[in-house]
Amino acid sequence: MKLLVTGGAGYVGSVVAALLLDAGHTVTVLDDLSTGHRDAVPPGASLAEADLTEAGDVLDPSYDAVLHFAAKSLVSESTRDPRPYWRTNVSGTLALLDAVRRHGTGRVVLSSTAAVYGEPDTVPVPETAPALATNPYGDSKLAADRMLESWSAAYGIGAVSLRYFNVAGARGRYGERHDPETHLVPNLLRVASGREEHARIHGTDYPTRDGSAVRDYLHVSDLADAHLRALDRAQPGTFRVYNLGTGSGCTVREVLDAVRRVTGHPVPAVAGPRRPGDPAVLVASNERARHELGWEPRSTIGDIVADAWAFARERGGAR
Ligand SMILES: NC(=O)c1ccc[n+]([C@@H]2O[C@H](COP(=O)([O-])OP(=O)(O)OC[C@H]3O[C@@H](n4cnc5c(N)ncnc54)[C@H](O)[C@@H]3O)[C@@H](O)[C@H]2O)c1
Ligand SMILES: O=c1ccn([C@@H]2O[C@H](COP(=O)(O)OP(=O)(O)O[C@H]3O[C@H](CO)[C@H](O)[C@H](O)[C@H]3O)[C@@H](O)[C@H]2O)c(=O)[nH]1
Repeated sequence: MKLLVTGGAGYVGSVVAALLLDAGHTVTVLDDLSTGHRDAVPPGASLAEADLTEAGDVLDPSYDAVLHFAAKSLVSESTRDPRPYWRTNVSGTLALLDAVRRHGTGRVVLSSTAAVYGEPDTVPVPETAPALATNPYGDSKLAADRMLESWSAAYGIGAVSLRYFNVAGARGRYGERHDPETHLVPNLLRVASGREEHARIHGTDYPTRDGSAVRDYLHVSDLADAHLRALDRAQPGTFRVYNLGTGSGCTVREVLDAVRRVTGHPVPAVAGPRRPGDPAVLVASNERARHELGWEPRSTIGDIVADAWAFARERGGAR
C-alpha cells in the first residue's frame, strides 16, 4: 500500500513507519519536526516537512491509507496551555480528514489514548467504558476519535482508533527521544545512565499493592504490530476502537525494580507527591484486539526496559 504516516519522525510513528517499510509498503512521513527528529524518519520513507494543516498539499488520490500519529501529547502541558492541543489534535486532524475525504483515501488508523477514559470505574478498562477525559489532552484526542467516527459513517472510510495505554521500549535504532521527557521508563534510565542523580516517584499513597500508581506498559514493537493488523482489517464505512495494552499492570516501584535489575545500577529514587490528574490504576482490557485483530502482545516489562536501555546506550546516554 502507499501510506501517509503523520508524526513519523516521532517516537511511535518512527517505529511503525520502519515496520511498514519492512512489510513492503511505501511510506511518506508528514511531520513538522516540532517534537520529532529528522534522523528518526526511517531510510526508505520520504519526509514531507509540513504542518498537519498542510496535509491537503501532501496527500493525493494515489494514497491507500493514512496512519495518524502527529499530536501534542503531554497531559500536564495541556492543562497549562491547552491551545496548541486543540489546534494540533483537533484543527490539525480536521485538516487531515478534509484531505482524506477530498482525495478519496480509503483507510485511516488513528493513535488514540487511554486518556480518553479519564479515571475509569472498571479496570481492566474495556472499549465500552465511558469516555470521560479529565484534561485537555484527553478531550482533544477524544474529539479526534469522534471526528473520525463521523467521517467513517458519512464518507465510507475504513477507520480504526487505537487507544494506547503506556507505550515504552524501543525497536533497534527507533526509540523515545522527548525533550522534556516526562515518561517513566526513559526517566528512570536517565538516572541509570548517570545523567540524573535520582528518580522521582510521583505519589506513594495510591490504593495499590505498594502505594505507587499502576500502569499497563506495552512494548512499542507490540504496539506497532497492532497497527499493521488494524490497517489490514479496516473495512469501508466501519469505525472500530481497540484498547492496546498487555492486560496487566506494574506499579512505579516495580518498574524501578526492573530498571535496577536490567541495568545493574542502583537508581536512587525519592518519593514525591502525586502528579495532578494521574489516575491510580490504568490497565487495558485487550480482549477485543486479541479476538478481532488476532493480536497478542509478547514483551514483558523486563524486555521493554532491556530494549529501551540498549537504545539509550546506543545513543551514548549510558555511563
Ligand atoms: N507515547 C505514549 O505513551 C502514547 C500513549 C498514548 C497515545 N499516544 C499517542 O501516540 C501518538 C504518538 O505519540 P509519540 O509519543 O510518538 O509522540 P511524539 O511527540 O514523539 O511524536 C509526535 C510527532 O508528531 C509531530 N507533530 C506534532 N504536531 C504536528 C503538527 N501540527 N504537524 C505535523 N507534525 C506534527 C512531531 O514533530 C512528532 O514527530 C500521539 O498521537 C499520542 O497522542 C502516545
Ligand atoms: O519520573 C516519573 C515519571 C512518571 N511517574 C509515574 O509513572 C506513571 C507513568 O507515567 P508516564 O508519564 O510514563 O505515563 P502516563 O501514564 O502519565 O501517560 C501515558 O498515558 C496517558 C493516558 O492516561 C496518555 O496516553 C499519555 O500520552 C501517555 O504517555 C505515572 O503514575 C506517573 O505518575 C513517576 O513516578 N516518575
